Amino acid sequence: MTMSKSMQHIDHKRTVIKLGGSMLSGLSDVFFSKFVQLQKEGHELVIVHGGGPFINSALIEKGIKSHIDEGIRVTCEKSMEIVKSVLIGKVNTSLVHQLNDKGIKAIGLNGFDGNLLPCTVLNEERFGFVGKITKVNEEVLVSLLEAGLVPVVSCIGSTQCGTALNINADTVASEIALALRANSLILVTDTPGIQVGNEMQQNASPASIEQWIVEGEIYGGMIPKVNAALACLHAGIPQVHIADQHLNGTVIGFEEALI
Ligand SMILES: Nc1ncnc2c1ncn2[C@@H]1O[C@H](COP(=O)(O)OP(=O)(O)O)[C@@H](O)[C@H]1O
Ligand SMILES: CC(=O)N[C@@H](CCC(=O)OP(=O)(O)O)C(=O)O
Repeated sequence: MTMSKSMQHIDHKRTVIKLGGSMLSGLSDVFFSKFVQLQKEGHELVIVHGGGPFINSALIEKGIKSHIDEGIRVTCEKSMEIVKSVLIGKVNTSLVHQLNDKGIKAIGLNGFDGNLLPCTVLNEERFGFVGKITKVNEEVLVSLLEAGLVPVVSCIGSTQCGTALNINADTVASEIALALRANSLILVTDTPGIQVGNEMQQNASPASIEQWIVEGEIYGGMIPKVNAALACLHAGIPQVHIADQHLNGTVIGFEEALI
């Protein structure tokens, strides 16, 4: 991964990897070996995970209806309990186990741990129990990285009085990448990047992404990803990758960072 001139003063190689629920049930050895390769190249890695499809199944099983509004799940109080137990109790523990099993020293966290993700309510009327991150308290992640551990973060935030809130995992990943001044963000999903017409795109600029959204080429779950990517790029992270678990995909950046 190349580093843009504006980031060359940063003396660490930090990468945030977001694993989407769409690919989590099929994590393969290829992913773990790519992960270890990045560690050997000196990258400090933080994982953020989603779990949308697992939440969908658990809600259906309990007979609770839910819907997604512009990539954000409208989350009632009952759904929030399920989101919390699925993400923290099932997806996070399973992922941490799989990483540890491959010899990668992983530790599970959510937004309550070390007050990592303090939140306010995004828009109660429209989205219910959905959080807007007020600040990432990244010191807890830095301490774990310095101890040689891989933090694995569930996308659950906490209000000041301790109410759990649901947050889109792409948003959490971009906020953490920004707080850690990461060199790159990799959003791993079930498709090798952004497809436009019949073609997968190797590179994309912010302007082309905005155009593809308007044209309807980018829709649904890809919207929070490209929004997360644009927020990172505009705040100085040189490149964001949207990739499959082989880490093949689209590199999004301003043109000078892609050269
Ligand atoms: N232009 C696009 N290129 C590729 N995938 C797209 C595009 N627009 C929308 N998508 C959809 O976005 C999905 C990935 O988002 P999502 O299912 O939310 O994944 P995750 O659970 O990994 O966050 C793809 O499987 C695809 O259906
Ligand atoms: C508020 C909100 O939308 N939260 C998401 C959190 C999980 C997630 O983002 O999972 P993926 O990465 O698999 O999409 C949800 O409830 O589905």
